[in-house]
Amino acid sequence: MTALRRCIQKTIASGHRCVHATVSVQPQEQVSFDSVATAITPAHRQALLEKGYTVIDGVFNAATCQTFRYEILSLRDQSLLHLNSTHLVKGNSTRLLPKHGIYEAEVADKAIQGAAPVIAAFQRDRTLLTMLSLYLPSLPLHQQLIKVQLNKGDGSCFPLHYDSDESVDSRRLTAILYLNPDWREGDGGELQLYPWPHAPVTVAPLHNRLLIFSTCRMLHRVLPSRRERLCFTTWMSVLKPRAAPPSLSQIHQKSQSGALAADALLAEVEVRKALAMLDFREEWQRSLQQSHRAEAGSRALLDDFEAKAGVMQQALEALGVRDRQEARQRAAGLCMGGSAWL
Ligand SMILES: O=C(O)CCC(=O)C(=O)O
Ligand SMILES: [Fe+2]
Repeated sequence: MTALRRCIQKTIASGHRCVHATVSVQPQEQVSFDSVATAITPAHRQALLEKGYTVIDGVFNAATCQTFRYEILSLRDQSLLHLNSTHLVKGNSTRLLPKHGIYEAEVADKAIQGAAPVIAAFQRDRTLLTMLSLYLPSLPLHQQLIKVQLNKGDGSCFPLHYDSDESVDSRRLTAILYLNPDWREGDGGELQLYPWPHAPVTVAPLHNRLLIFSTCRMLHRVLPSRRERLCFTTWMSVLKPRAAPPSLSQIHQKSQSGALAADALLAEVEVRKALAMLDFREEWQRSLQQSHRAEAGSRALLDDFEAKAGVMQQALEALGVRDRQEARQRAAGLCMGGSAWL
């Protein structure tokens, strides 16, 4: 058994921070991922289960953060970053609509691995994956892929979105490391989380801050940034995904064959997502306009969003969910035991 695993098991058993895996202080800091093992604690596990997200500050040493930043900037200098696009799927065709000022690269790509070797090494490193799997046994994480990102800071942002959907792929946790030593209040570029039924939460993109959240169930956006902003996202996947939660039409069928109690309805992931979409409808529309210029097809995105919101509204009405404020309050009082998020 490796020292790390022994240490992790001790940590889990005692419910305390793991002190054994801390790296000894060296005269000169070197690039290292060891500190990840001690950064995640039972409190972070609890936050992920109860709120769907957690924030961990000071994850890496200064030399490692500096190297991560240097690699992203050198990818930009070598023109290896490309514009991020929203995928607008209509029937069998997909239209790519670029977000202005958001550049990225997938570390799955061999050319990117060669140009960003330390970020590529972190993609191969299994410490974060192992720690999270041990803390969340119902989520045996198996694989991770990294996307690096540079936001130019000319108002560039992301609209409200979920990173994925349980019926689409096996990604379940999103971990974003921010690398912005000069970020100040007023620079914008905060990540806004919408942990419906609870109020939105704003997370500043502070240097060496790791934000982890539920890939399929946490609604989020990036607020317009007025300063160049760097980060990279690690998406962690399970090997054998559980069945995706029932769709709104499946829930409707179930409710036809016997009335579903209000609490059972509000425990359904798709009902919660539909309510969140309608509660943040105007904010969502505005965010689509801010992130995509008119010439890049923002109208098509708005039309698509409005059509979906209309369908959601009808579906909720068919299920008898009409008073959204009451639904939100009721949902906030439900004890979901972690199943709301993971
Ligand atoms: O830049 C960020 O903070 C998050 C970006 C994001 O939401 C995404 O890449 O899906
Ligand atoms: Fe995202």
